[in-house]
Parts: sequence; C-alpha cells; structure tokens
Amino acid sequence: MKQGRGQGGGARRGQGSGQGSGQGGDSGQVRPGRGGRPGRGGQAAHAAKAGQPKQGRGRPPRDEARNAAYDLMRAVDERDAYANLLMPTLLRQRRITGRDAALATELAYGTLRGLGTYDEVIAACSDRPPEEVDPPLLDAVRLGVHQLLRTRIPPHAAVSATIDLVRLRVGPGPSRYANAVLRKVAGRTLEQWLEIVAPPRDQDPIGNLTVAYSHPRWIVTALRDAVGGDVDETAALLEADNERPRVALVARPGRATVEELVAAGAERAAYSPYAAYLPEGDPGAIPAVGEARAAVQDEASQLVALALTRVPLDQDSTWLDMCAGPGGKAGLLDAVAAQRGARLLGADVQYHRARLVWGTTREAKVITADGTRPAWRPGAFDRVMLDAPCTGLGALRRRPEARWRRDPRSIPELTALQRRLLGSALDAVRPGGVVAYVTCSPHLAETRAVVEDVRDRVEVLDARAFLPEVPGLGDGPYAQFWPHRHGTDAMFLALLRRS
Ligand SMILES: C[S@@+](CC[C@H](N)C(=O)[O-])C[C@H]1O[C@@H](n2cnc3c(N)ncnc32)[C@H](O)[C@@H]1O
Repeated sequence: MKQGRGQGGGARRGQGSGQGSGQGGDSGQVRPGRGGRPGRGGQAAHAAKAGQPKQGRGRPPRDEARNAAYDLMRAVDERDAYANLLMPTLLRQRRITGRDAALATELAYGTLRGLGTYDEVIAACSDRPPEEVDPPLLDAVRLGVHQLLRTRIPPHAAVSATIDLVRLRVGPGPSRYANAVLRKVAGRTLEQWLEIVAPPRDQDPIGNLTVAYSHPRWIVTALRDAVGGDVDETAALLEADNERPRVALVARPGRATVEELVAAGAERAAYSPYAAYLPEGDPGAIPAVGEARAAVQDEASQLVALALTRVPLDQDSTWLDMCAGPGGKAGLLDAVAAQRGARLLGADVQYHRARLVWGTTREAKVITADGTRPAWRPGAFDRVMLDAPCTGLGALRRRPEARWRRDPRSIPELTALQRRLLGSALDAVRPGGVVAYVTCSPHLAETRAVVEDVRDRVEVLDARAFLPEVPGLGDGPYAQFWPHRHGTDAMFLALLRRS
C-alpha cells in the first residue's frame, strides 16, 4: 500500500515528538544520581502533595518508589513490557516525581540490567536455585540485592524496605526467605561476591564477563568476537552497556542549528557537526525538537547517514532510505537532500513506521513498501541507505531488559533477510551509485559476513575515509562505532559502490 504526501493520517509534518528517531531507549527520562538515595520527605511528602490517600496511623508509609520499581519488573516478566516505555506511564499515573521518580527508575533499570549477576549471588545465598523461586518473590529479592550491592542505600534500609515490600506484595511467609537471603548478601561487597560467584577470568574469560557484567553468555561471545577477541576491551564494552546513554540531539541542517540546541542547555558533541548532548531535562521541551527541526538521535546514527551523503558522485538527485522507520536517519537525509536539491524516498514495510517517517521528514516522499519486493525501478537511485533490521546488540544500553529478550535463534532468519535486502538495495542503486549498509549491531554474522557475500558486485569503499573526524573506527574498510570508545551505539557501516 502506498502512502503519498498528505496521507499521513495524523502524523503531521513538523509535529515531531523527538522520540523514535534512532535513540528510542530510555532517553529523555529523569537521570538519577548513581545509587540514588531515598530523598528526605520523599514519597510521603509527594503523596500528600499529589492528593493521594493518606497512610493509616501506625502503618509505615507505602514505599511508592520501590512499589513502582517492583511493578515494572513484574510487568517486564509477565507481559513482556518494555521498561523504558512503561516506567514514565507508571510514574505519571501514580504521580511519583522528583527524587522518588529517580529512585524508582534507578532501582528498576539497574536491577533489570544487573540480574544476571544478582541471580548468581542469590543462588550462593539460597537453598534453591533462582529458577525454583516464585518469580514475584525473586523479583523483589533481586531489587533488594541491587540496593545492597550497587547503591549507597544503607544495608539495613535496603533489607528492611525489601522485607516490607515482600510482606505487602508477596506474603508474610516468603518474607522470611527474603530476609535470610538478603542478610547473607549484605555480608559482602559486590567485588567480594564476584570473587566467589564468577569463574576466574584467566580460566574462563567468557564465563567471568557473563557474571561480572550481567550479559547472556552468547552475547558476551558475540561481542568479544566483534571487538577482535580482546578480553579487557570486551569488559569495557560490557561496562558501557550497563550505563544509561546520554541524550543525543540532532539539529537537522537547514532547519535548526547546534547553537540553538546549545542555547537550550545542550552541549556540543565531539564528532557529528549536527549533534549536541542534553545533560538534563526533557528534550521535547526544546522548541526545535517539538517542531521536528531537531530530534533525539544517537550520534553514530547521524554519522553513518552523513557518511553516505559525503561520498562524491557525478550525478546526485535521487536517494532512497529503504528501511526508514521510525525515521531518524531519514530526517537527517531529507534535510541534507533538500540543501542539495536532491529528493529522498523513505520506505518501510510497516505502515505505522512509515507514518513516523512522515513526521520526521519534510520534503521526502514516504511509502509503505517491502524492500525485498521493490516498488521502484531497478537502478533508480544515486544513494541508498539500508539500515537493516537486526538483533540490536549495539543498542543494549537503551533498553534495560533487552539483553535478556534477544534470542540467538533469531540470527539465521535476520541474516537471511539482511542479505535479501542488501541484494535489493544494490539493484535499486544505479551503477556508480552508493549503498550504505548499516546495522545497530556489531555481530559479525550481521555485519561483515553479509557484506562479504556481495563483494563481487561492488567496490567496497573505506567508510572511515568519509568520517575523518572520528577516531577508532577499526581496521576498515568498514566503520564500527562503539559505546566504550565513542559514547554511541555500536553502529556498523559499510559503503558499497555498485560496479
Ligand atoms: C533498524 S530499523 C530502521 C531505523 C531507521 N533507519 C531510523 O534511523 O530510524 C529497521 C526497519 O526496517 C523495517 N523493515 C523490516 N523489514 C523490512 C522490509 N522487508 N522492507 C522494508 N522495511 C523493512 C522495520 O519495520 C524497521 O522499521
């Protein structure tokens, strides 16, 4: 089905929210200090202010932050909820704000990220393995372990608050189990526990990193291979995955300026000429973002799109973004194309994602189309962006639970689709034209292996040459961004000129 101009069905141009533009994770939310302490006058004061029911005399005030964190974890487990989408809603519905909101977010996200480590510690302190513990009880205990091992909350407060939570939400019997486990956990620091529960790094490096940095073993293996086998660098990468990403903004050229974003409180970025980082506050409150002249977008996501526009071409008027939804790269490509008198076609197989592209672009034509069954003539384009569907292993920072949801069994199906799409992208570009093959995953099966298969059809350009401002992109000819080196998602770029 085609979706031409004017058929956006409500996703009006110039009304962008700044979300869903290549940095869809937990950006834009309250950023808590590490190990955020419960604030003085915190939840009780907020409850009173927000007109919530007063607590009965003699009862401890309901711990809104921990209850919200707990409910989020249960929703992630029971309903496959996305933590970064549900948390703001929970906080808004319950009128949890300020320090309590920051605490709830830190506890939930931190626990979800760290639960691979925490389950090993729980196993060492329990008479049964975590798999045999009732999931609601296990989630509450995990929250307690996170507070004990990774926050500055005093141990007695962490234990007693967790016991209260278990009593209230799970039952009095299970609180005895929680009490016994947490008291043992409290006896050691995280470093001391890791000495006990993680295999020694020199004997089993993958096992050690799996436990110490709380990632599934298959992901640790894939990332180790992608960084070239260096264990210390893999550790740095995994550590970066456990940090919340900074909120990156793009000033779409010709529509907004970085100076405008800086005036709104953002800081100029190191690499992308169009990027700035927002240290705090709601990006949607910046006028340029509200008007879709600027947007939230990872810096690497900007740079791979820019690299495609920088390859010199003798003829340069028609551009295609083949998997464009939700429209982050399309928004930038559309702005650059407009400056050059070129025209972008944005396509996505999903109608609702194509509609989002409509909201991020101004001049582009946007259609709903399957890239493997092209709705365009062969050789019709001078430049093609193929930002392929992938495992997203390069964006694990954005969704706290994502690492536990990804399934290695999806890889063969994804790589088969990536190959079909790349073949189609090469058919769509004219001889001499250029295709950018991009993934938000550094997994070698999704990156190099896919590109190597088309080498006989293309000239592989050195992508790093089109990003001279960025160091550390690898040995080439591809460019690989990394969270631990560049502070960006682990985005992969190959630039392929059709022979
Ligand atoms: C990684 S996302 C693209 C992100 C986008 N380039 C951006 O910067 O916002 C991959 C997109 O490919 C789309 N997609 C998946 N299979 C497709 C196909 N066969 N044809 C076209 N689009 C497809 C998905 O719906 C998804 O929106």
